[in-house]
Amino acid sequence: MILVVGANGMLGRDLMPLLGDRGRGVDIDGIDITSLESVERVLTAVRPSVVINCAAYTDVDGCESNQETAMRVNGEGVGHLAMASRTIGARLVQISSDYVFDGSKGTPYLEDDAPNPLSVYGESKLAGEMNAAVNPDHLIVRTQWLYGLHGKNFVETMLRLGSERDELSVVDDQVGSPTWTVDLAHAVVALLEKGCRGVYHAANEGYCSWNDFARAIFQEAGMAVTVTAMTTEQLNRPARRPLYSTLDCGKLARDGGYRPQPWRDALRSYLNLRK
Ligand SMILES: NC(=O)C1=CN([C@@H]2O[C@H](COP(=O)(O)OP(=O)(O)OC[C@H]3O[C@@H](n4cnc5c(N)ncnc54)[C@H](OP(=O)(O)O)[C@@H]3O)[C@@H](O)[C@H]2O)C=CC1
Ligand SMILES: Cc1cn([C@H]2C[C@H](O)[C@@H](COP(=O)(O)OP(=O)(O)O[C@H]3O[C@@H](C)C(=O)[C@@H](O)[C@H]3O)O2)c(=O)[nH]c1=O
Repeated sequence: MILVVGANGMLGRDLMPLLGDRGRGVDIDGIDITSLESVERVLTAVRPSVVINCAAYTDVDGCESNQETAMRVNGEGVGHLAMASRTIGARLVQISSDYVFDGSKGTPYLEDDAPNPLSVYGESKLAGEMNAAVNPDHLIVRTQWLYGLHGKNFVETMLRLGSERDELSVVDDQVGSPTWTVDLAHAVVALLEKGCRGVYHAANEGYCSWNDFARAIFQEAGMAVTVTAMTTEQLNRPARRPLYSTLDCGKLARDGGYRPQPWRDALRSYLNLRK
């Protein structure tokens, strides 16, 4: 049996249906990953063969002012899951982020490129990766720029702001790969089914800037919104973000036999589904 921790989150909600009878979900009302006692209680009661951790503190700017919470949830929490899953002989799957990189590479990041987070969120996710390795039977899946039906995300923010205004300003100097949670969920299942361990990158194919992404959202949604460009420096958000964080997903295709669809096709599918 596969236990999904953070099952009510954006990724968790899209992962659960793919697991069918094999899956069981738990979220903050049933487990608090910041408490080792809570994690041990749930894992020893459920005795899963695989634990997939989708739980996290994902407010990137919020992490800057709540550093302790970020490290407790995204760092120590994963350590608790690693210890408890190792004790019961279960594999741990940890979802991580492109924000562990500093964005200075200029070509797509490989799994063994050196991380160098720029933000508290990125640091806490890197701590989570290191803590996941306390269980030797672990799989770390780094992804990026997620959107899905069941959580706050950039697509929903754009659609909301676009319904209120005729013009929006969006950064054009940060590049990455928008990724649909449904496609990520398929990637995780593919890696699990092939028995893959270690670090993998999983994102929709191709890349763009947030500005390109915003334009594509309005084009595909048939909304007449003008998207103007601004720089990250002008926007001046609390958290620093990598300027280039495209993930090379070749290892996922080779070992997992899964190639996520191009980001624009995924966006179209998502917008059709949410109608
Ligand atoms: N969103 C994105 O763009 C990206 C996300 N990721 C990673 O992917 C994973 C899934 O992200 P996403 O689906 O967006 O996350 P969400 O924020 O949508 O969901 C996270 C879930 O974890 C729960 N949670 C928070 N704290 C705890 C805790 N202490 N114990 C148990 N559960 C807790 C949340 O509950 P509550 O809502 O009540 O706080 C929520 O249900 C995360 O690891 C994230 O870091 C990686 C790259 C991009
Ligand atoms: C809403 C808005 C955002 N932006 C910018 C801010 C930021 O640089 C970029 C994206 O903004 P968001 O706050 O939606 O995204 P952000 O929180 O940076 O998204 C990240 O979340 C975490 C959890 C991850 O792991 C990352 O992979 C990534 O998906 O767009 C604008 O330029 N104009 C706008 O109107």
